[in-house]
Amino acid sequence: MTQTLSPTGLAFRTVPEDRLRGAHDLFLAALHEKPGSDESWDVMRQAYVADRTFGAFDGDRQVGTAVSFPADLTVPGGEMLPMAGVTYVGVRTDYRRRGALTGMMRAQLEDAEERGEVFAALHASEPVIYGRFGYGVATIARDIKVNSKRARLRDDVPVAGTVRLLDGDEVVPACSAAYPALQRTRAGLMGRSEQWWALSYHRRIKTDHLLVAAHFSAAGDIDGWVSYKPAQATSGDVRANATLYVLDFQAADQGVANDLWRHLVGVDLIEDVMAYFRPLDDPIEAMLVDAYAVRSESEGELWLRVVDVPAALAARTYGIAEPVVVEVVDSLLPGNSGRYRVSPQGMERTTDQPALTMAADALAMVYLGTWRPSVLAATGRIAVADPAALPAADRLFAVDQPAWNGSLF
Ligand SMILES: CC(=O)SCCNC(=O)CCNC(=O)[C@H](O)C(C)(C)COP(=O)(O)OP(=O)(O)OC[C@H]1O[C@@H](n2cnc3c(N)ncnc32)[C@H](O)[C@@H]1OP(=O)(O)O
Repeated sequence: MTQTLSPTGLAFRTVPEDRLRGAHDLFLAALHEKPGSDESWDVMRQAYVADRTFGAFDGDRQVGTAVSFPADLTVPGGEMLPMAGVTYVGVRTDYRRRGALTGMMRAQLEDAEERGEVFAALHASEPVIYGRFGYGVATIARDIKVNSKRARLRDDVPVAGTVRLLDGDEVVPACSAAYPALQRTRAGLMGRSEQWWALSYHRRIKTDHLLVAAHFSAAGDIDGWVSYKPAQATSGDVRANATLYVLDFQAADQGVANDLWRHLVGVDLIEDVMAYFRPLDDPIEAMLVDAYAVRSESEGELWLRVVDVPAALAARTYGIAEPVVVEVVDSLLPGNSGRYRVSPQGMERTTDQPALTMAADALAMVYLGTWRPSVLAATGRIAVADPAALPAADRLFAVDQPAWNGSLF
């Protein structure tokens, strides 16, 4: 248990096992939800890994909570590095804007550093919260709405395999066994623990009528799936306006994705298919006879915090370009501050003058290739001592496919 005190007298320490349910209810209250039932806590407690929940305390009263769990993140080039998945963050309404979150974030990041985790990552409820702690938007996703009545796949979209609905008790064993091979396919994807599957699938299959359609290759292996939930229009009339909400869409390659989209837009008595958080390069418009059946908007998906800058920069691959010296300034985790020469051969620390200087949040934005350094420089997030280095930095950090996280947590 670590304990630090804030100027406002709040203390920050890990929450003991017997107070985790209270911590979870505090989080629910922060989202304006009522306390969980005994039954829901039996499921939710699996999200709480021992010694990974930090609380803000006023004396003995817990007033804030922040959870993390161990996972790993695929970086450009395919290596997977340890990551703290941050979730269930909330502060009591009567204790807000007194540094409760700030203290918990500091304690949590120091904890991740001590555990040897290279990243922390989260999905943010509001974009204004986490930048100050060195998190940056590291993947951008598209929310795609397809009008099923207008949508028909072009005849020349190839067929790669077959799609079959899985029985409820087949889903977790089959999909969790198939997922690790998929995680290698794109930067930004993360490992899914047993707890992740329990919370995201077991619970929803039982209580939410979640359906899972799996894709089988010619060899009979599962190489992708979609999970979805039909929601009837409020009238209850099956002919009116039902929407298919797609909660998870994984595919080993575009051939598999073609078949899964064909399945989704082919479900009858559906007005719209609403697929949240698809990769930016999902080519659905190119697959349809009527591309205007699609409406989409993009939004920030994964917020990344580089906890161990040398390890992160050393692990990813880089494009072909002249070396660039980058200075990172990290006031929260000062061990990261320093100068790094980045080249196609990798990264080395240096004392040379930097061409570019960036804070931790800007590094997170360029690290997975989502934002070009020249764009962040032009918009004031990166300081430039040598403008000639910008095209080289763009090529070094570029990736072939847009990074994508694809897992809700
Ligand atoms: C990963 C996830 O779980 S996402 C879910 C996050 N949780 C929620 O959205 C639940 C509802 N909100 C909350 O519980 C709280 O408002 C929190 C957790 C977002 C913020 O907690 P607080 O203890 O109030 O934050 P804290 O006092 O440490 O604020 C630090 C700074 O961030 C700013 N800040 C914090 N939250 C917000 C916000 N929602 N909007 C604008 N500014 C904010 C504060 O003004 C403060 O700025 P300053 O340093 O310039 O004074």
